[in-house]
Amino acid sequence: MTVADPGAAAPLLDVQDLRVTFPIRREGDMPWTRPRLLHAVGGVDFTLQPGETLGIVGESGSGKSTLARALIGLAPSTGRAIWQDGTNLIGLSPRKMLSYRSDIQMVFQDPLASLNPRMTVGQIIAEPLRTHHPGLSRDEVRDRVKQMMERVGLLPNQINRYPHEFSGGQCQRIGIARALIVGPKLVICDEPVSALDVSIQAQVINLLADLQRDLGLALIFIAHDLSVVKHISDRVLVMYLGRVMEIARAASLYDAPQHPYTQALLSAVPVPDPALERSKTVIPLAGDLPSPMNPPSGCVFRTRCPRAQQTCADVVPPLLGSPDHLTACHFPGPLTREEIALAIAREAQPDLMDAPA
Ligand SMILES: Nc1ncnc2c1ncn2[C@@H]1O[C@H](COP(=O)(O)OP(=O)(O)OP(=O)(O)O)[C@@H](O)[C@H]1O
Repeated sequence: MTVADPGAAAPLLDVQDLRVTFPIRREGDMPWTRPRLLHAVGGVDFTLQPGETLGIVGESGSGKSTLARALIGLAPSTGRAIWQDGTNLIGLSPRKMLSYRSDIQMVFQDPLASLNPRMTVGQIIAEPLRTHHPGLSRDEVRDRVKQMMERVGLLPNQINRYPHEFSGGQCQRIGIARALIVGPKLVICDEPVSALDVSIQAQVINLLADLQRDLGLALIFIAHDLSVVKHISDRVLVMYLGRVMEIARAASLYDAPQHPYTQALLSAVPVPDPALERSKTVIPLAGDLPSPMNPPSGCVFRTRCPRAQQTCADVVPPLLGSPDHLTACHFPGPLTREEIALAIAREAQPDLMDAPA
């Protein structure tokens, strides 16, 4: 099912049943041994409107980065990711994909590692411009690079410096300038602030929010934790083991999370008021993330869910609800006190975790 934004015009991107499976070979496997399959993304659906910000959150290993990489042709995927012009981006040849790369740009997690240390800041920011607009003169390129440096809060007179001369936050600004210089319609930010000091994170998020508003960009903003995407997102998609657990307007998701997994993630978000922080109950996620090579049957979250029942093992829950708030759970709604107590007890005593097989 397609998760559509209500009342919206044609989407910029319409993702349907996107799957990424990696063949895994073990040491000692014979050439004829069939590889095991790792289901990194197991059938994801969502839409993105022009100018919209979609936050994607989930624990490490839930498939967020792989999903992002699939959208730009860097992961072997199946399904559909229909761009505004009707083209399915999945399965495009690298040459055809290149023509969409000025519309879809990425900002990566580790700012310094994603910048070529042997190139000056000017060369780094200019590189995509030279690829996509080879006809521009040297002076035009230089002018555009300087304007973009200014726009992202860098000093244009630092154009000839090298990445190592900049702080982490400044390097991320360089990465953002490089992504924006070709005038994309969508920027996918893969954990753009998780490698930065907390004090710098808000500055980079605010910069992205300003640019998003001023340039009418759509953003996909990937993060581990719900607090990071709270203020920047119009809607938030919660992923677990390669599947969408819940997707909703940000206010609806934060005020009334329906999926037990989202409730657990939200309960771990620190509250600014120290008294409230001390008195709040964290719903633990007992046990480890199951292997994506052998995901649980039915609902993939059921092995850690305090509400799991036999149906959860038997049937994959579809995304249902109102267009503003969809949840993939057979029994959505706030966890009861007893269920939270069960989650806490299971964390203390993992043998209690005998969820339906
Ligand atoms: N190239 C690859 N080959 C094999 N497995 C991979 C590959 N890339 C990712 N995976 C696996 O796919 C699953 C999803 O990984 P992914 O990095 O997308 O998750 P994530 O939610 O982005 O995690 P993190 O927040 O740690 O980046 C993991 O089990 C990971 O080990």
